[in-house]
Amino acid sequence: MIEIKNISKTFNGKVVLDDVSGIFRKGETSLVIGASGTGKSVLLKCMLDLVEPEKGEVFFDGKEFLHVSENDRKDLRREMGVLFQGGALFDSKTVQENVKFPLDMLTKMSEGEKNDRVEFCLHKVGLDGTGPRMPSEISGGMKKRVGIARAIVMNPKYLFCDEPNSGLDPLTSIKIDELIKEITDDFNITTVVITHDMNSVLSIGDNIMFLYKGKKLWEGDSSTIMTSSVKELDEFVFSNHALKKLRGEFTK
Ligand SMILES: Nc1ncnc2c1ncn2[C@@H]1O[C@H](COP(=O)(O)OP(=O)(O)OP(=O)(O)O)[C@@H](O)[C@H]1O
Repeated sequence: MIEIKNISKTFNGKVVLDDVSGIFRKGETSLVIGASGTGKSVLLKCMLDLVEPEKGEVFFDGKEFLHVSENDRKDLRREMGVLFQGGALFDSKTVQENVKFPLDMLTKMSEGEKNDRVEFCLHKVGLDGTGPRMPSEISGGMKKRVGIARAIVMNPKYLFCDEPNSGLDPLTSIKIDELIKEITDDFNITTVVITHDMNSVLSIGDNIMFLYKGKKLWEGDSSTIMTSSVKELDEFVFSNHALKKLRGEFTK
C-alpha cells in the first residue's frame, strides 16, 4: 500500500499540487486522472522522489520515503518499477538488453540468472522470442510491453505507469491496460497509473483519484465515476465525444 499525505508543490510561484492526500492499495490498479497540466506527472515524480514537494509525505507500506537516509531510500527504490511516458527504451540496446538493464545495474545475479529472469518477464508480457530485436524493429505497443517487462524485472512491490496508452490505437491500449491489471493481480502489487484515457478509467480503475488544477476533487471507482455530482469531473468524463453521445441517448 502507498499512502500520500498533504503533498504540495509550487513551480515559480505557481501552485501545481495543493495538499493532495490519498491511498493506493495492494492488489489494486489505482488511477490518477485529470486534464493535461493538472499535476498528475508531478505527483508521480513526487512519489518517486524525482521532484521534491514543499510539503507532504509518502509512505510505502508504512515506511516514509522522502525524509529518510539516502541508503533507506535506495532500498525502497529497488522495490519500485516504473513505466515512463514514451517507454524510454535505449535505442542502441536490444529488447533483451533493455529489460536486463536494471539487473545489470542493481543486482549481483549471474548472467544465467539474469537471462532466465528476462525470459520470464518477456513471456509475461507476451513477447517470447523478441529479445534479439532492436526497439526500432518493433511496434509502439510492443515497445510498451518491453517497458513493462523492464519495470517488473526487479520483481517490484510497487508499479508506476505514466500514460501507458499514449500514442497507441484504442485496441492496443486496451491490451496494455489488461496486461497492467493482470500483472497487478498476479503479483499482488500496488500499481499507480497516470492517465487521461477514459477507456482505461472505465475498464481497469479499481480506485480512481481525480485531480483538477492540482487539487484532489474526487475519488471513487469506475462504477461511480459516471454518476458523480462533481461538475469538473463530469466535464472531464464527458469531454469524450462518444460518451457524451451515449449519455444523450440515455437521457432522451
Ligand atoms: N520542472 C518544472 N518546472 C516548471 N513547471 C513545471 C515543471 N514540471 C511541471 N511543471 C508544470 O506543472 C504543471 C503540471 O504538469 P504535469 O506534467 O504534472 O501535468 P499533467 O497533468 O501530467 O499533464 P499531461 O497529462 O499533459 O502530462 C504544468 O503547468 C507544468 O507546466
